[in-house]
Amino acid sequence: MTPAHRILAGLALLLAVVAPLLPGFPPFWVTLLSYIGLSSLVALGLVVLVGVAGLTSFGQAMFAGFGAYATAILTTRYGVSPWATLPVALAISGALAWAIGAVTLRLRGHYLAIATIAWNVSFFYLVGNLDFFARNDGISGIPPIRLPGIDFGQPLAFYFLVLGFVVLAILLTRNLLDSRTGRAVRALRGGALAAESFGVNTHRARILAFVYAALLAGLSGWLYAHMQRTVNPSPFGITMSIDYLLMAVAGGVHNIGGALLGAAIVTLLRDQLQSFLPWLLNAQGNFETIVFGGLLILLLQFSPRGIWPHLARLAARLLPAPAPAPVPPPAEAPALPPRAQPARGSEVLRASALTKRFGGLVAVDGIGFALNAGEVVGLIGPNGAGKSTTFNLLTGVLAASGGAVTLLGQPIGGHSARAIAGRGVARTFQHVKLVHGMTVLDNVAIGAHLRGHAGAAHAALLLDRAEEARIFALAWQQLHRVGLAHVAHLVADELSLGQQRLVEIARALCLDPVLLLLDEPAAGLRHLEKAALAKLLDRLRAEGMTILLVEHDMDFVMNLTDRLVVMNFGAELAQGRPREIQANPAVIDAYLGTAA
Ligand SMILES: Nc1ncnc2c1ncn2[C@@H]1O[C@H](COP(=O)(O)OP(=O)(O)OP(=O)(O)O)[C@@H](O)[C@H]1O
Repeated sequence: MTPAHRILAGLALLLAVVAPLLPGFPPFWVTLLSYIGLSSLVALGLVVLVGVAGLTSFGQAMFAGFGAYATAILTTRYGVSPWATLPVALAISGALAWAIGAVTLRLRGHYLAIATIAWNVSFFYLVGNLDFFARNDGISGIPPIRLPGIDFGQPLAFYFLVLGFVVLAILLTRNLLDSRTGRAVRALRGGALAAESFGVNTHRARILAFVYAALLAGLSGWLYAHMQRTVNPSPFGITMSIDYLLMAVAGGVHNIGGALLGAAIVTLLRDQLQSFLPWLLNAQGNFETIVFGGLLILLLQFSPRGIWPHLARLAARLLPAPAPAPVPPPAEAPALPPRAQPARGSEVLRASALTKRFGGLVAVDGIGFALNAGEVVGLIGPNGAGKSTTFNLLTGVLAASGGAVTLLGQPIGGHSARAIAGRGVARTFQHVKLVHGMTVLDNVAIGAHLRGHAGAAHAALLLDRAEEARIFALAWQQLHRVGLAHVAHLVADELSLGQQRLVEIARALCLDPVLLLLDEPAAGLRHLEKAALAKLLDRLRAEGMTILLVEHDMDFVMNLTDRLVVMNFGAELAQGRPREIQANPAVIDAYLGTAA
């Protein structure tokens, strides 16, 4: 959180607490503020789901409905106290979200969005047509929430109850996002391939974001039922789900502050437009919906990240610039336990008769080689020779059509990318895959995912701080190692391509790998950057690291590697020391004649 964000948040909280207590503050506005709070809870969930995890849901009103109907039925038919229904309402929202997520979240992009619409529409007609849910008449007579001496049936008391839950939800969301689990969810935006390659269970991360958003929506529904004292299907239909999404997008779905701002703007604007437009047009109708549609289109055109970033920028301009973040010493927390490294010269990896067919095309054709600890081996060959495919076979991204791979003597063929990462194989990517909008330090810390254990509940309650300190000490250490500690707090997108490639190496080193696979690490680098990279890889080799790299820059490869494996049309063309390869007529004919 930048100082500008912090000051904006502080001012907003002060206003939210003081304004309703001012003499003459209209009671209707207190109710309006409660509505803003209720919508904020749902929009906060959308920050995690849409803004952070990149999953679009048009089903949040349904999850609010789960919470609302759960408490409505339990309190009116079974006489359960409202406070006792809260955990039940949350459990029902969470469990149903988990079940729905398990079958729906394998879909991607617009298919996922359509599926959430289908769920919400089904729910709407289900509660509207079943006697159990009192059809469209709804369930009334829901009791107010009470505590000894406080009747939350009173609008002002209810508002402060909602405000308390919103503040709690903000803190929980912040803790969650600022944790190992939060980084795993954020890693989804860098692509599932990169996340899985560092041990993130991407399906579980998606479900977690989905369930968390549903829990906040369920909480909002529970509060709503006790505010209205009656529930019926209309506030839980698809129109309301679209409204929630509109709030989050309008405010800024990438920021917690944006969700709150969006909820406030849309709720207030709707209220004002509902009275102003019929007066202006001298006719009755839902004209505000048309205005909202137009505003959303304009917003998506001119400010797709919402209003919040503009507000934060304005606040930053009005405030003194913060001092640059200090660079702490690399190891201020106890180190994470290191992985046992193989003895120098011992075999780390062996690929035998490795084959990959894509339909009729044999992309990798029975290739075989071994890598020994402390060696830097280059995998070279013309474009389309099958180098990246070989990388993907070694790292479990693709399943081989034939052949075997062993790591430290154990077969890893058929293992998932996650499992292979767990055994100590770390990689970088031909096309850099860092998480946009995330700092360099956070990006690097994703590499340590498998070295931590804290889950979502630990993170939300801040019980993960000791482990987090160790993970960040490690991330700092690796950034120092690649010479990038001075840019640790910059957003990764701001770095040059050469620096981004080094960040990927630092992230890979966080895994404490036994084998490092680098896919075209020198591509797009300037001369000095290449020299720095060569120096770094040299140093890693001296420390005993085993490295396999794919690279087209022959000067770089020939000066750095101990051995080379040359591929052509998927098959092995030659293997040997750089000098032997440079003198090999077949290699000169097929590749070096053009590449050198
Ligand atoms: N997923 C895929 N489906 C079908 N064909 C593929 C797939 N991935 C790679 N190929 C094909 O396999 C062959 C080898 O591709 P690969 O990317 O492994 O080559 P490369 O040696 O890494 O090339 P470059 O140096 O250009 O990156 C190419 O003909 C490519 O078109």
